[in-house]
Amino acid sequence: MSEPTHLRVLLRDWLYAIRTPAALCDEAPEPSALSIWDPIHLGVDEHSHPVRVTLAYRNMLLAGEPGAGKSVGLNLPVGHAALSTDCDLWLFDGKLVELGLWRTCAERFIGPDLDDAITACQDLQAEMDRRYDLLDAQRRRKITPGDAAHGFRPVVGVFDEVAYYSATVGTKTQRETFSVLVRDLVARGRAAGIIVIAATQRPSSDIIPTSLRDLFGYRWAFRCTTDSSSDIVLGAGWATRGHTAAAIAPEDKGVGLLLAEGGEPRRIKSAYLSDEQVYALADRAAALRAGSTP
Ligand SMILES: Nc1ncnc2c1ncn2[C@@H]1O[C@H](COP(=O)(O)OP(=O)(O)OP(=O)(O)O)[C@@H](O)[C@H]1O
Repeated sequence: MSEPTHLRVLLRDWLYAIRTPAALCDEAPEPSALSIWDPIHLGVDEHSHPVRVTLAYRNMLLAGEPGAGKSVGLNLPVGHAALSTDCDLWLFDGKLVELGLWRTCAERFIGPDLDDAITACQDLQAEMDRRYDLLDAQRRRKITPGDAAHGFRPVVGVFDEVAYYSATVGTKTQRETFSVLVRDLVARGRAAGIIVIAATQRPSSDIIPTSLRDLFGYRWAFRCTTDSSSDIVLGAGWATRGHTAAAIAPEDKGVGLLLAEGGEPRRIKSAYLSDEQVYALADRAAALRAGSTP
């Protein structure tokens, strides 16, 4: 899709959500889905420039102290994925209410049961291996947009809050099994079209070990309490170079540092969607996925 066309579609879809139903009836916008291969709007940088990232072949980590704005930030890639009828959405939410708003758009919705989460991760892992076998047989390295027609749809797996499954509930063995599965999905999933988005309010080394953190191409640190917890999200050494999420004021909700592969952390303010807007988007996405628009 060309840039102007893409922008028009993106704007129309997001604007659709923030208009009243009456205005929508008046304007009757042409319904259209997004694509997971298109850039995702996250917010604006310090110069008010839009910040967009492409999730295909990437994973995203969001972390920060409670109330810093992770859930609002998480709704942006989840919303884009939900509106993208060329991908599947697998949602893991121990609290049920964070990602629950998108439940009607999800192929799989996993609640607080750790065994369910493990089973879903195993299913995703099996799907990943199946895709690699097929890619190998076709002498190819990765799935591409054209593969959707052959059943290779990207799968976006979203975990909120990942520490709930990896460090809070269940037995030690179950938690370790879950952690190993998630690590494998993050490490090997990208070329097979498995995209992992994980959020946590516990930016500590036991929840985000360096070897796992380094597998996330996008790391989004919302306000953290210390330089070291900010470094756990972004990578060692960024705080001493002046990039620390501990410097974000507590009242700056939705402000975070975004590290995209190869760059420096950028201070950005996430776009904001109210619950009402999220529900409107989720309804629209569910209808698009069902083949009809509201
Ligand atoms: N981009 C934003 N613009 C304006 N307000 C925001 C923004 N992001 C977050 N907020 C405000 O901050 C509050 C907390 O945000 P959010 O629920 O996303 O935090 P959180 O980090 O997910 O918290 P928790 O870890 O406790 O779930 C929101 O209810 C909202 O009022």
